Amino acid sequence: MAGPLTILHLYPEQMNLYGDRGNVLALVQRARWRGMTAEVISAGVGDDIPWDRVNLIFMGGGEDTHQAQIADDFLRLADPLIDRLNHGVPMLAICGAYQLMGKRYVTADGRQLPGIGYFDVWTEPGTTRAIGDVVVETELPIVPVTLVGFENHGGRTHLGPSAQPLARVKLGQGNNGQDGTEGTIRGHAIGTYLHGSLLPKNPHLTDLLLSWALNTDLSPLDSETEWEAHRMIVARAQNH
Ligand SMILES: NC(=O)CC[C@H](N)C(=O)O
Repeated sequence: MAGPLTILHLYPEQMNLYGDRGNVLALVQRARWRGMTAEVISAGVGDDIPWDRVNLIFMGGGEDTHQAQIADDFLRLADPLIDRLNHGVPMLAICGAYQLMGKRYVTADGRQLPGIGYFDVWTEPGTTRAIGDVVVETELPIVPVTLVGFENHGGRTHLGPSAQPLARVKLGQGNNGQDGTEGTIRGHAIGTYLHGSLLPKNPHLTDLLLSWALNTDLSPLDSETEWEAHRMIVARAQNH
């Protein structure tokens, strides 16, 4: 049997907005429902990380002040983290984490935080916050191609020449409200503005991350409740 699943949850204390921790719960639960062992390693500022045990990495969003608290420590992790990503370990980085996976993030008050530069993206402040339900269509190998979530960010993210968008915006703002892109993907690392929590109502994305982490096809699960939530967000967004 595949597994165990060992998720590294980075900075859960500072980086956990709008239910982001629910992504970790969804990953663990869908692995356990399939009879696998699942473990979560939480790592904060200054902690040692057993990188060779980790097969999936998660980091959630955060307010500017919290991003500033962890940005230097995140740089400390850059080399081993990028090494794992280059070996195909999947990562989901939401909002504030997505911004710090890029080259730089300029906060609302003009402070420049360095990113680890794994994604060829950079983020600068907008004049308003982008807030609301989001519906996008991704080119990831999942059916349906729809992803749903909730965004709340001041930053506007721009894709550099080597960055591939995660998805095209159908409803909402996405990366910058202008070029129609949402998030980015490099290898098995996904950066996205979608909170929500994202994974509980996008079970196809959850299973894609699990299959990458465990390097195996997964047995199907009854996900009717999850799809009901997914469809509800699509309907609500269309009515706005
Ligand atoms: N939701 C978030 O993670 C916010 C990220 C960042 N502080 C911004 O406002 O753009």
